[in-house]
Amino acid sequence: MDNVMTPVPSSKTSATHDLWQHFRLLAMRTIYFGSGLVIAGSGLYSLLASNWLAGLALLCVSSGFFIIGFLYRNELAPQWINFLVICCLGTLVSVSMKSAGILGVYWMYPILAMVFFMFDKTIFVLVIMLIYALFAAVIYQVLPFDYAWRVAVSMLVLIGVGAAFLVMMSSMQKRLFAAAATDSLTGCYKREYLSDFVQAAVEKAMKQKQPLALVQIDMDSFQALNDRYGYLLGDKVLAETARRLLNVAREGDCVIRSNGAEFIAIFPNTTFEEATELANEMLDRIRLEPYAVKSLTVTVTASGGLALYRARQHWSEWLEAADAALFQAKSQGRNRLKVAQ
Ligand SMILES: Nc1nc2c(ncn2[C@@H]2O[C@H](COP(=O)(O)OP(=O)(O)OP(=O)(O)O)[C@@H](O)[C@H]2O)c(=O)[nH]1
Repeated sequence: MDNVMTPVPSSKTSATHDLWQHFRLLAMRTIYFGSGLVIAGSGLYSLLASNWLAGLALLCVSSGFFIIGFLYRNELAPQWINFLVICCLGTLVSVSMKSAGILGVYWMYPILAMVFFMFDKTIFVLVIMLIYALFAAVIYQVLPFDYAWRVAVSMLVLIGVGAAFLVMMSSMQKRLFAAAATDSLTGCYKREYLSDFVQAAVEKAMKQKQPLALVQIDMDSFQALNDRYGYLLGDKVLAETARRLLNVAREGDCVIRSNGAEFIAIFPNTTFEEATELANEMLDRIRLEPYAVKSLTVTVTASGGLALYRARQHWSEWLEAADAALFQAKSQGRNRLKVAQ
């Protein structure tokens, strides 16, 4: 056991695990600069055709796109800015359809595709419906009915394919994160995510004014078990221990393998009494049920350090408090739960 656990504050937040958000940022940069270039090109074309007013207006709009692209090159722009961008693009395409008819229609498809990257799930459906309604209204005005309904249906197909793509991306991202974040032996979260989970739990508890607790559990004399029965048996015991801990953990609790033979369970929205009960239950599951590995049956014990989160405490101090309590449990003879003072 480490005497004092000092987790390195991680610069990673949950958001950076979010591959989709990262992908969106890249896509948005391409959209702002790409649209800016296309609009600038149309502006120059209008100027060459001596259409001064349209040319200057398009050049102004394209500069706006470049400025937004530059300002939000490292973070996602607020939703209202993207709403302005999409309204602007929607208007340009509608005007283009009015003047060029069917030739303007081709621009609708990339604009619809852009909406998938521009908005959060919450308002995405609303925006895509608005843009679809706008385009449908314009195509019914500028195209013969026979063309118009076909274009309207093809837009719906594009929206359906895009929505299926979004759902698949989201489920793939969840699976990838689970595979990358969990330890292959135990199925618990890896230590490198400890600070992320602890910080997220603290932030949530402070925001919702809920009690929060964690227990640090370390197998007793695990070195001796490895020496006596071999590392492979030790592995099986660790895997079975994790299974037992996860069985006690409730929905919303988080179990992390924080070191070789050490686990941390975070209990959100849990009072001191409830956390003590859960921690004791975890230790009981380890000590009371012998481990059957092949033809062997071994009995193991574990020690635990329980700490309730105290208001304004830094998350690393909270972890240190649990570690100090665990150290006390070990010093006092192991196989017991101690509570941080
Ligand atoms: N089988 C197995 N053993 C591991 C693994 N990771 C770490 N260990 C062993 O776990 C043991 C942890 O030992 P410590 O926690 O330092 O000490 P201990 O022997 O458990 O004694 P106390 O913690 O003081 O009760 C070490 O012998 C490590 O080699 C693993 O993945 N598999």
